[in-house]
Amino acid sequence: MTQDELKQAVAREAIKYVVDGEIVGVGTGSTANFFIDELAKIKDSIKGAVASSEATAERLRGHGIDVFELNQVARMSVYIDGADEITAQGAMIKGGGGALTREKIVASVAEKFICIADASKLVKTLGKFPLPVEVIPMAQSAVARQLMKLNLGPDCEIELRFKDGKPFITDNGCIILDIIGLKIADPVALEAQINQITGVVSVGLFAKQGANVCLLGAPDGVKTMNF
Ligand SMILES: O=C(CO)[C@H](O)[C@H](O)COP(=O)(O)O
Repeated sequence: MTQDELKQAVAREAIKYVVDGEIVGVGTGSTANFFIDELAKIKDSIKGAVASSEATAERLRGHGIDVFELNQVARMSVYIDGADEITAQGAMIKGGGGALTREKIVASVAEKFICIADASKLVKTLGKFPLPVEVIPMAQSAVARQLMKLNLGPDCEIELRFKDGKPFITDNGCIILDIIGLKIADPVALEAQINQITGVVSVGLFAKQGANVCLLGAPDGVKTMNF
């Protein structure tokens, strides 16, 4: 099976978690896109969706699914999204697509975070994938200096994210600093430390509030991990 077929398999499985008549929170990325395509098949049984990025909102609307502003929504049963890395305890690195802040906000309103991922995303220790930090542009250097002071390890480097030769700008008008070369021993503690730096909007560590369920796609089938 290809990686895309594994992503499609978990996306199909995730439909079981969607509650009839409700609004579903939808993540960002290639796995989330497969989920949106599956959601389109049952669009008449849901009220609509809240999107975690402009790209997701556009794909949902393209399928004729109603997109609600989060401010219009008081509760959501589920938020369904991919991850860049996930541990056997449900802690994740997210934000490879740069949507970490909106993902965290929408996930915080949902009762359950259902992570959908192919088996390559399951890791013992988070940090091989660069950890994204969304930052207010004027604070780029100040935040980078504060991150370096955290002594994150001898191999740690901080890089401004670029796209098409220009600094990547998020849907919130901010920049991303990627922390490379981490081995994250205590994800909850690191998430709290980075959140406290002035100028940081959010960090792509989802540890204090990690996944509740992970649907992990492997060639021998989809495994369900409950946390
Ligand atoms: O956090 C994300 C986007 O900001 C994605 O969920 C994460 O990057 C995984 O993406 P993909 O499903 O394409 O592997």
